[in-house]
Amino acid sequence: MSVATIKGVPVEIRDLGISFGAAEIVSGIELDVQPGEFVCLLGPSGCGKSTLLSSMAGFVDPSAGEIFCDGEEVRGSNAHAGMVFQSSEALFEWMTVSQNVAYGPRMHGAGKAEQARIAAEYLAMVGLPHAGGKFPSQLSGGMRQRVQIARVLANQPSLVLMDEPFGALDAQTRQVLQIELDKIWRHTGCTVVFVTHDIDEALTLADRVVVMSAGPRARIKSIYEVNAPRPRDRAHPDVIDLYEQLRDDIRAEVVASLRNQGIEEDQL
Ligand SMILES: Nc1ncnc2c1ncn2[C@@H]1O[C@H](COP(=O)(O)OP(=O)(O)OP(=O)(O)O)[C@@H](O)[C@H]1O
Repeated sequence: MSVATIKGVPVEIRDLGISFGAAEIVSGIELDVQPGEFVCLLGPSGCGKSTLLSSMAGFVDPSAGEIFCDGEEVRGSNAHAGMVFQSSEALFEWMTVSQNVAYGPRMHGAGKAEQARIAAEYLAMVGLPHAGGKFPSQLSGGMRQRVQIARVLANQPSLVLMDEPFGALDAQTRQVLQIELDKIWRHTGCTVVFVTHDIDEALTLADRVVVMSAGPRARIKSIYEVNAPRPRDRAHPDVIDLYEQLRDDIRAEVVASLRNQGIEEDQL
């Protein structure tokens, strides 16, 4: 892999609250993400994981508290951040794969030769060295997600925000992409915050797993350090132990979330 390394930035979240109208989605969020760290966010559906991630990108304004990225308060779009979404609909269907990947550098003034070099470099990094001339519609779901990741990384973000990027993929493709993402992250050095519903995925990727409580007014409930060596072996005793703790922790929040919606546990 001949990709340039990126210096990951720290993120500090202080007493963050986010409301949409009268609905208080998250409240009192305190989180420090270290430079180059890989943090996974887990929690019941609808608790506000995507909202919290979007606030780090500057797409959603806090109603209380602050977010600092590399020491600067995030106000409006966060120039350090790149965002990868679950759906690869974000790709430009009318552009080739290479043009998609080189889009950011082109917008920043890269010439044709530089665009071609960048596209080739990042497509090789995500395992698609021969797909540059194709259009997104000619690719499988897994390949489209690889292109989305390459397009974001081609901008050399020092903070990569990933919102269930593998959530729509089949189990095998998902596992392959997790292993590749782990390698890419270790190689580039960027800070990653990754939203997922999948405990196995979090334990494959994260340095720390952050569990959010049920909403409304969701908070950070618990934080787990994953110290097992990389690449992670799911049969490692620490991973098995953490899996069980996380499963019980999240289950309690899912039940609380359903109760908050008027559904009792014996109805589940
Ligand atoms: N732009 C918006 N305007 C109003 N409400 C919103 C907006 N975005 C999100 N919400 C609400 O905020 C709450 C949290 O949504 P969010 O998507 O952040 O949760 P999540 O934990 O990521 O959910 P999931 O795990 O199901 O993807 C939900 O009740 C959602 O309806």
